[in-house]
Order: sequence, then C-alpha cells, then structure tokens
Amino acid sequence: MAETIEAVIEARGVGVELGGAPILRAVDLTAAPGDLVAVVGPNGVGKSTLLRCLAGLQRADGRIGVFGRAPADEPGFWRDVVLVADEPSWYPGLSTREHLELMRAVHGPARMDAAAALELFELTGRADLAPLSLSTGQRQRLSLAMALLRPSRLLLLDEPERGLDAAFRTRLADLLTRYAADGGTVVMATHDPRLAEATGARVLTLEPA
Ligand SMILES: Nc1ncnc2c1ncn2[C@@H]1O[C@H](COP(=O)(O)OP(=O)(O)OP(=O)(O)O)[C@@H](O)[C@H]1O
Repeated sequence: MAETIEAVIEARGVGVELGGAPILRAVDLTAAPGDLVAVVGPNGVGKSTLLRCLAGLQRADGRIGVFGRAPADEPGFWRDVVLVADEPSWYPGLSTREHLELMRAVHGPARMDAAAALELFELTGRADLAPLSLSTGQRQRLSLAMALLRPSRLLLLDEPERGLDAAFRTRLADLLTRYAADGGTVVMATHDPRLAEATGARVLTLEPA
C-alpha cells in the first residue's frame, strides 16, 4: 500500500482584504515534509501577509491547514513552527550567546548547542556583544541561528536573505536544503532568485489581487 504523506500545509482559496483593499485572492499552497517553497512577487503583493496567514497571525478567507489544524489553533503549534519575519525584539542585558542559550533553555532538546550555532553562523567572535551592537547582517544571522537551533518541522521565513552578504546567502541555501533533506518544510518569501534556485525551491509567484 502506498505510504500516506502528511500534508504540512494545505491552503486553498486564501483571500485577504486589508483596509478595504484586496491583498490576496484565491491563493493555493500545499507543502509536504521535505518541501521548500519560495514565495515571490513585487513589493506589496502580499508575500508577508501570506506567511502571517500560515502562522495564524492574519485572518483569511478560504481554508488553511497546517499539520492538519487551523494555524496557531493550539498551544503546541509553535513547537513545530518557527516564523522569522521582522527583526525580533532583543532582550536587554542578554548577549548574543545568551540569546541562543535562552532558545535552548525554553525549547528543550535543540538541533545544536549555542557554541555550534555561533560557529555555524560565524558569530563566535561576537558572542559576548549585545545583539544591538552587531551589524545588520550579523543580527539577521543571529535571528536565523535562533530559529534553526530550535527543533521544528516548518520554517516560515520572510526575506531570510535580508542583510546577508553573498557568501552567507550561499551558506543559508545550504542550511535550508539540509533542513528540508531532514524532513523539514520551508516556506520563504524572497526577493533573491538565487536563493530559490540554490535550494531547488518550488516557486509560488503572487500576482497583484
Ligand atoms: N493594516 C493594513 N491596512 C491596509 N493595508 C495593509 C495593512 N497591512 C499591510 N497592508 C498592505 O498589504 C499589502 C501587502 O503587504 P505585504 O507586506 O504582505 O507585501 P510583501 O509582498 O511582503 O511586500 P515586500 O516585498 O515589500 O516585503 C501592501 O500593499 C500593504 O500596504
């Protein structure tokens, strides 16, 4: 008998109006374990809004299932799902290393320890600095490190390439490819066609509603 593959995301006919204007209209998206999806389109077309819908942060028309449930329907939702969108609020008084240790302490068994994450995201030499003392690209690396350190099954990334140099974009593509190869699912809004290409992501192009 054929193996049944659990849908991670099943979204049908997603529509959103904001301020009386249509933003998304009849958007469909399905994703299975191991899938990478790049959501592309011009500024303002609704890429971030779609990610917010998938995260249960924006109400939408249509049907959205994430792991077979309405997004954010139960407290356990965020055990499986990580959203990296705008820059997070940093904890005053905590260093870069301590932000990673905090993630580990809160989320339990992590994919890697803080030292490994610092190494992987090339922040070892900056570990004792406050995040606000880091450069823009270094802060984005810290956001991604905090996201990838946690155990999860779905990554929702809003322009993860933001602020990253070319070398680190390549590293990011490798990390995301590996995450998917391990059975994780990635949905990322991006303006970098090379990131979509390098990860072999399926492309979902949004058109103005
Ligand atoms: N609260 C709101 N009220 C009215 N319009 C809104 C509201 N929030 C967002 N919008 C509009 O929704 C549209 C979609 O925004 P969104 O951030 O999803 O676009 P995007 O595709 O991610 O853009 P970018 O590539 O610039 O990041 C924009 O035109 C934005 O102005």
